[in-house]
Amino acid sequence: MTDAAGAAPFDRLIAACADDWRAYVEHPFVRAMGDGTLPEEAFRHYLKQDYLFLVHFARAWGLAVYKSRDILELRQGLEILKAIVDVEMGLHVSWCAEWGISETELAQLQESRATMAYTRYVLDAGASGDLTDLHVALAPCVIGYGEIAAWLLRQPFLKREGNPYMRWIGMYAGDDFMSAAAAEREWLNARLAGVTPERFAQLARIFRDATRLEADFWRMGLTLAD
Ligand SMILES: Cc1ncc(C[n+]2csc(CCO)c2C)c(N)n1
Repeated sequence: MTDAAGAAPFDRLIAACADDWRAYVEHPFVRAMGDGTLPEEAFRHYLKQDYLFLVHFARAWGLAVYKSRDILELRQGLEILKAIVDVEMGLHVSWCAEWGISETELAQLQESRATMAYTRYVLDAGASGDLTDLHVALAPCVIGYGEIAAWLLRQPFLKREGNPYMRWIGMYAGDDFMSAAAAEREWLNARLAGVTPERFAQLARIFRDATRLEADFWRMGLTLAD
């Protein structure tokens, strides 16, 4: 789906904050996973905070259920919420275990300020807006990670052999995440088609804010910030 200018509405959201989007997708944390130089301590810090992120991310899909206006929206939100709670959280816990992080440790984590800022921003965008505001706030997460994995796979500096982060990259480049990202893109393109310039500007602000907060999340991992 394209607009008069020939670009799909979601691509216009990215174009409206191209520098911030690039800073997120091509972040030094991402590059260091790609060439295998990311310190394991940084990745562990990221994994721990990402567990807390996922808890709030699940709440955001619960909010999407609440904000639904018809049974289709309700079902969409519920399915994603169930997938996160029943599948992804479990995967994340076993991923953490492989990196030496126990469930007890996860249960006692202190939330970093970057995690708090990002997750509460998304929840507030959804609480004070409608379902479209919420989806736009979630888009850098849902769509961004697939873009990041795909970008890494194209880079000449990517270290494929003996890179401890290769599985992480492969997971997000895999069919499950890629098709979830594609479905989200489609949903957003349909929702954004034909919105007024004022409404588009509002949504572009939310998208930019969330993108910047994703980049801060990477930085938090790199600097071990609490
Ligand atoms: C900070 C942070 N941002 C994005 C993701 C990626 N992510 C989390 S859940 C999900 C799928 C949604 O259905 C995706 C792509 C992450 N793990 N951590």
